[in-house]
Amino acid sequence: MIRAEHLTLSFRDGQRRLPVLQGISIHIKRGEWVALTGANGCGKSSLIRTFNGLNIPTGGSLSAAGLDLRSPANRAAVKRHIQLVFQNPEAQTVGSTPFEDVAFGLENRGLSRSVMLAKIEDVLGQVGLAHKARADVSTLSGGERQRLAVACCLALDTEMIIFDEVTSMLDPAGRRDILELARQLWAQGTTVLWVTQRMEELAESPRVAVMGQGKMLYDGDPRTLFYASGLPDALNWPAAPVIRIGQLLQAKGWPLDSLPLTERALEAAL
Ligand SMILES: Nc1ncnc2c1ncn2[C@@H]1O[C@H](COP(=O)(O)OP(=O)(O)OP(=O)(O)O)[C@@H](O)[C@H]1O
Repeated sequence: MIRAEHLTLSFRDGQRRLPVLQGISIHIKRGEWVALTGANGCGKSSLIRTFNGLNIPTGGSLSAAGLDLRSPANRAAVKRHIQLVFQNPEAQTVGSTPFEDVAFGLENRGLSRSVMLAKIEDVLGQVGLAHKARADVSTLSGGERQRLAVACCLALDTEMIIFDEVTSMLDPAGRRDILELARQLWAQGTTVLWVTQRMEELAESPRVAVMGQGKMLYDGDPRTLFYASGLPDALNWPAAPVIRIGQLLQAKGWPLDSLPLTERALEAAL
């Protein structure tokens, strides 16, 4: 779905060029769930915007959804296949109601009115917003707006959704809702890139990519990352409670492959 090789990106900063991505290589297969993390300003947003055709790479190669993104036409075309959902999706909302918002994306598809109505009803139902189809979008909560953004992706049959720190401003129930929705879509075949700073979300992801200062520092499974790589300490990450307990078990000699990453795994282990 994504194949980046030695990808570089720089922005103009007065007379100088600011290097933001410095030789990123990553392959994401169709149907994968990958979590992406890294300190503020390390280049995560720049990378995902490049995947979505919004930034023009300055070097290396990048193909997304089978399209070579060095071509301007492909950078426009890729948005149909890969969509972003933001922390604050206000900027993404164009309609005054959820119904209108989803309809807007479908307008140029040449669908008959009845097919379009059925599609809108279906995708709003999938994200739990059927009852708010005609509500004023300004009355939706942050979590509901994110789910509306996901409904718009579903209406367009998006193959990959990149969630950009969507849980960072939500309460625990809202976090659980959007995470569950993303997991459901993943189970149905959508490729997911989940950008987050939350340790528990990294620990529960099958694959974790860690960026630092425009480079990829780690790309692999979370158990090795948290218990064997030494990177979390080097980056001064606060350990999630489950990982802290796992580290105590590790010190007592528990083998790496039995150390817990989730609360459920910890309960089972104890
Ligand atoms: N359009 C732009 N023009 C100039 N500099 C930019 C632009 N976009 C990003 N930058 C710079 O690129 C660097 C990486 O920013 P980016 O937003 O990609 O990081 P990030 O890891 O997503 O950060 P955060 O977690 O705070 O969102 C920063 O120094 C930022 O100021």
